[in-house]
Amino acid sequence: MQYKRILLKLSGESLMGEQGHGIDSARLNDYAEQISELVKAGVQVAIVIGGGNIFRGLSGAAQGFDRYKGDQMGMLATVINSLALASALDAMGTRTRVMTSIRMEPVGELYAQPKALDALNNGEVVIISGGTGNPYFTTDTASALRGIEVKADVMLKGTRVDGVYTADPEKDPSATRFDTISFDEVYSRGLKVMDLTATTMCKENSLPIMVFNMDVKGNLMKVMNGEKIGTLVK
Ligand SMILES: Nc1ncnc2c1ncn2[C@@H]1O[C@H](COP(=O)(O)OP(=O)(O)OP(=O)(O)O)[C@@H](O)[C@H]1O
Ligand SMILES: O=c1ccn([C@@H]2O[C@H](COP(=O)(O)O)[C@@H](O)[C@H]2O)c(=O)[nH]1
Repeated sequence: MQYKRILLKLSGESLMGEQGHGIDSARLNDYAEQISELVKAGVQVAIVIGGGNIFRGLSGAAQGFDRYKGDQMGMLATVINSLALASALDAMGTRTRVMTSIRMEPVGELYAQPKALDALNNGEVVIISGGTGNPYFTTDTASALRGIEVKADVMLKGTRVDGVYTADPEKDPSATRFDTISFDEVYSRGLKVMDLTATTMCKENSLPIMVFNMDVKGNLMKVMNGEKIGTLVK
């Protein structure tokens, strides 16, 4: 395994699978199986999940919602996804701890870095929900922040495309994929790997990002084994 401790960012949108909304149990179980495999191999896993399958503040604002409240709704959506993932992992016998960036015991315990580190060292999967706890951010930024705080070796962005391309591959079929790319080139080419706040936090704190397709079974283990899938940003 090329990394001992990882921050895994999972896409909320991917959790809807083929359904078009909500949580697809087949996709959820597939993610839980891939994560459990890593835990069995001794990898320490912290996770941040998006909420795009349920609600995004920006889309809400476009429909007339107040942005602040809409963002809070989005953060709550990530808590729902986190509980679903914890439930799937628990059912497989993989121990989890759900932490929340906004106080809401008994749904989860309030996130604090020392508690997360203890749990990781005890072999528990730490799912950090509720984004950063602040509106006007995204779960990519929450992942960067928590990845830095828990001293992860890498941030693995598991998404629905298989890496960083010269242009959005969902819009431009002629786009080509990078195996590796520097943070500076991401900026100079204006690539939308993650939002700029998240990218800048990773650059300034030397946290490399691996972007890969999490929706293909077995890919998480392949990334950990150093197989050449995805794009490493460093
Ligand atoms: N240069 C690029 N290379 C790769 N993907 C790109 C690029 N530009 C835009 N994208 C888009 O970025 C998307 C993935 O990132 P994004 O953070 O938006 O979604 P996500 O991973 O599904 O997260 P969430 O649902 O949690 O917000 C891809 O689906 C892809 O269409
Ligand atoms: O720190 C944060 C993280 C997220 N939000 C809100 O939640 C939704 C869902 O997160 P995604 O990253 O888009 O999956 C996001 O659109 C924001 O509305 C937040 O406010 N603060």
